[in-house]
Amino acid sequence: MSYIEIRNVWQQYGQNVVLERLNLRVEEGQFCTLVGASGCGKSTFLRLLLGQERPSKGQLLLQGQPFPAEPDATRGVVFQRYSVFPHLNVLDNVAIGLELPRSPLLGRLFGGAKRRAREEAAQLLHRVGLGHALDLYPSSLSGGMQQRLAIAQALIVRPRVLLLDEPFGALDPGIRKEMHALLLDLWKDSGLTVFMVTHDLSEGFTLGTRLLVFDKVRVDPQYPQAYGAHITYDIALNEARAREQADKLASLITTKES
Ligand SMILES: Nc1ncnc2c1ncn2[C@@H]1O[C@H](COP(=O)(O)OP(=O)(O)OP(=O)(O)O)[C@@H](O)[C@H]1O
Repeated sequence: MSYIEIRNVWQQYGQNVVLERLNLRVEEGQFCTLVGASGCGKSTFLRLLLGQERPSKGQLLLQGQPFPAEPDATRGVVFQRYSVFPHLNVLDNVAIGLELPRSPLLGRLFGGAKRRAREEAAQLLHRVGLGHALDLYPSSLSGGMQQRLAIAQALIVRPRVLLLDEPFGALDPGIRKEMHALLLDLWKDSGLTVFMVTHDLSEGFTLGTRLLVFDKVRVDPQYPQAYGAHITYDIALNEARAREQADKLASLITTKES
């Protein structure tokens, strides 16, 4: 059984078929980069994985079970545009991810529980290079810093799957490189399974252990919305890195079981 299995998924809005015949098996710890023409349904696919939408047809399975139908802590998400809370400082932006689920009524923790949540958040913020900025507000952060914050927000709840929709699309090339290194380090440490949409093919090739190309194969010029895209190429990449990660995860599972 694969970690994630996509079985004959279709997504259609009214008469507009966006995705069709999508079939995919992904093992735990793989880093999938998604590329394809603008409008061919890559973000739609991420929304299906996130649970923001349900497919018109087909199934998405996580370890053999249907994906949770609502966004939850199994999946973290980072968008291109900064999704952080402007009225909270950096530390609170991340700590709130722990406070909300642990105190659904008040949305706040107190005493020792609050201190522990803030310590955990501060540790992660150090890890993503924002240890010096805990008290700052998002408006005073650069684009790269805001995306570091968005990544910390996504990771604080320890998701199993990380979804990234062009997370570095708005950043300068130098900062992008730094973010690539950070993302790869986080991925190696965490064993996360990653799906990342990018318009930058070289980014897709550099980061992924698997490149998935979305494309429309069937086209009716009279009725362009009749057919959807599916995965036309599935290319294994950076195989040494992929193998290392797979071995690491396998040994973690063996240690847990023994
Ligand atoms: N909720 C919706 N209702 C109706 N149509 C939608 C909805 N969401 C997406 N679409 C349509 O689905 C198609 C695919 O959009 P999507 O954003 O998934 O493509 P994409 O490959 O991510 O594009 P881009 O690379 O430009 O971000 C578009 O034609 C869009 O208009």
